[in-house]
Amino acid sequence: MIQFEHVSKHYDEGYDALKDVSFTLNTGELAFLTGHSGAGKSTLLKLVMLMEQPTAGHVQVGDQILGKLGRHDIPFLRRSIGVVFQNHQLLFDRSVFENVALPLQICGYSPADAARRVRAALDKVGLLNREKMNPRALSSGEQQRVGIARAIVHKPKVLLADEPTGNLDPQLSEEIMRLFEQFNRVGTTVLIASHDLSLIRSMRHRMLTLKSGRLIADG
Ligand SMILES: Nc1ncnc2c1ncn2[C@@H]1O[C@H](COP(=O)(O)OP(=O)(O)OP(=O)(O)O)[C@@H](O)[C@H]1O
Repeated sequence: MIQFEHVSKHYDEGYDALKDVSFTLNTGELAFLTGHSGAGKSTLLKLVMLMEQPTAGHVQVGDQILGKLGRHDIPFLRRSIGVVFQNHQLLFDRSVFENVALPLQICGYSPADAARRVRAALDKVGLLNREKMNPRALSSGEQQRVGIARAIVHKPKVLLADEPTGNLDPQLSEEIMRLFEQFNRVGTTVLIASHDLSLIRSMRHRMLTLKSGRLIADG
């Protein structure tokens, strides 16, 4: 569950990136977050990951009110969240397998347990036969799927994506969005920032629309 209660975010440089935003995304729900460039989509996702702090209001993820978390609680929060970025941020000096294994190494999984989970994640995104390859040798759609495998390998309760289809053609974009739907079907709460309106309208999910930092539509 993700809950925003009267959340505002003012950057020191003078921008009000979010203004009095309130909504609840229930456990197991999938929603798209849309709006023009600069509307505040990335800022909203950063508040959920605690990469930024709100200037006013409260953000809650599961039963955690983020403003009340101590420094030591933050790694635990981050482990319950998976994040997919537009430019997937893969490491090109490591194999596909090693890229997906990274979050598990950070969490201290044993190599055998990590290997089992990495293969399960690669299987879910249809890339099991690519594990030894360097991600540079993959197509951009495949690279994005490696990024998704890395985001879900630790079975997060919440999956966030920031313009995950930004560089992809319409067919690959739809395939990526269908993958998110699959994770949602097994109970993951999913929030996807995208300005690909024609694609997200066709998918008929809840749509949160930001305009200049305000939530102007929810439905
Ligand atoms: N670290 C920052 N410091 C100062 N201003 C920022 C910072 N990050 C974002 N902003 C400003 O906050 C506003 C919202 O930006 P944000 O990146 O959240 O929008 P967005 O909807 O994700 O845009 P895009 O679709 O272009 O990525 C913009 O005016 C932006 O310039």
